[in-house]
Amino acid sequence: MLRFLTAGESHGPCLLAIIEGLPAGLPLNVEAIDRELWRRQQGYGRSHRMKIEQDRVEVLSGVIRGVTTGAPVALRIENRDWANWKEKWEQNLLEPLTVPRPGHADYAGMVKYRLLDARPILERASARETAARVAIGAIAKQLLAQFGITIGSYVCQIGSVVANIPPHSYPELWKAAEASEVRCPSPEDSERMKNAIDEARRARDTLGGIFEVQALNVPIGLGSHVHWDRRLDARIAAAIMSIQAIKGIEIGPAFENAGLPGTQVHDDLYLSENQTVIRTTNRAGGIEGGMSNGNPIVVRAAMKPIATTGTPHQSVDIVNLHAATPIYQRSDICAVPAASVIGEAMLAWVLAEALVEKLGGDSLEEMRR
Ligand SMILES: Cc1cc2nc3c(=O)[nH]c(=O)nc-3n(C[C@H](O)[C@H](O)[C@H](O)COP(=O)(O)O)c2cc1C
Ligand SMILES: C=C(O[C@@H]1CC(C(=O)O)=C[C@@H](OP(=O)(O)O)[C@H]1O)C(=O)O
Repeated sequence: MLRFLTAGESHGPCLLAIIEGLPAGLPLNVEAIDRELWRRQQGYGRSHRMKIEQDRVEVLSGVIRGVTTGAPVALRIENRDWANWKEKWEQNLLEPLTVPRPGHADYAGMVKYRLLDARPILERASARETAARVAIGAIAKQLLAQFGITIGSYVCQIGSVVANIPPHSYPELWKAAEASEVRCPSPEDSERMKNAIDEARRARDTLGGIFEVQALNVPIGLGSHVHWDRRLDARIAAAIMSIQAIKGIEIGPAFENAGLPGTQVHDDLYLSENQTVIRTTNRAGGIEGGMSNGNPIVVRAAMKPIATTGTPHQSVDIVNLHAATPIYQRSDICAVPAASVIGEAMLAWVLAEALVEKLGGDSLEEMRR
């Protein structure tokens, strides 16, 4: 069984992760983990914080001479911003945040944990934590790659700008997305998206959007139809929805399918010349009956606009009980491109978990067998 835990505050010293259940004998490429961390930090519309951080992973255990041993793998990522907060934290110089930001975790967290300061809540609710998840996902990707499974993503929509995705193969679309500052494979739409982000910045507002993640070469039969919590689509949905600000998910074009008759939706099966079963469409998004069906797994996710807006929302001072507006320090305008990289990490994790379950074994060699 594969599992992980993360720890760490957004403005504390570091993020930590422990992965348990990785097979022994997996060669780990640390530079490739750092490359994924770098990808998560890109994207037009992020705040000054991304200029402060330069995420790098330290692998602290479970790997000897570059190869996993089967022991827990511990990871650490430094928060460079800690240097700017250390003294304020240690000498108790931070004013309490008593006015919760609508859309963030502040209000529900303050009430739940009986706090008169939102800081302890925002420190852990923050998507800074996803740096740890992307490092974990990078390791899951390396395990999947041993079995030929690859994962990529791109952004389909930012604010009201909907991209016209060119009819190319996924690897080509992924390559085009890497070259775009908003991770959109259409260069014209990338410019429109950047303009929309600039406009939101000028209006002291924020934007959300939609991204799509795909997994290729997934064998038939990951997940299972037999019980609710073994269904692959359910597990992917939970993992993607666990990303901060993700509020909707579909497998394939599910919401479009809902409005069409069945004859136009379900992917017909054909016998190829060499007697294998093939399909020419993938409207199911690669999953039927809670199991991978051999087609690319296609996951689409909706991200709400960033909660911290330069134009203040109406709120309440929880301590002094009067109408008030939250303090604005800094914030991302749009983080959909980063979220699409985090989506890749979470999809990689769920597929790695399901692959380890299906193949069993304590080492890569046994998994291969
Ligand atoms: C990559 C990324 C960056 C984010 N940056 C910000 C930000 O700068 N300001 C903000 O208010 N919310 C930001 N968010 C969203 C909040 O973390 C999120 O809305 C909050 O934790 C509440 O959780 P919920 O939206 O899932 O309910 C970001 C989310 C992601 C995935
Ligand atoms: C630090 C990251 O994202 C942060 C996520 C975040 C939030 O509220 O979720 C708020 C911002 O942090 P700060 O308040 O320090 O500017 C983002 O920069 C990161 O992605 O590494």
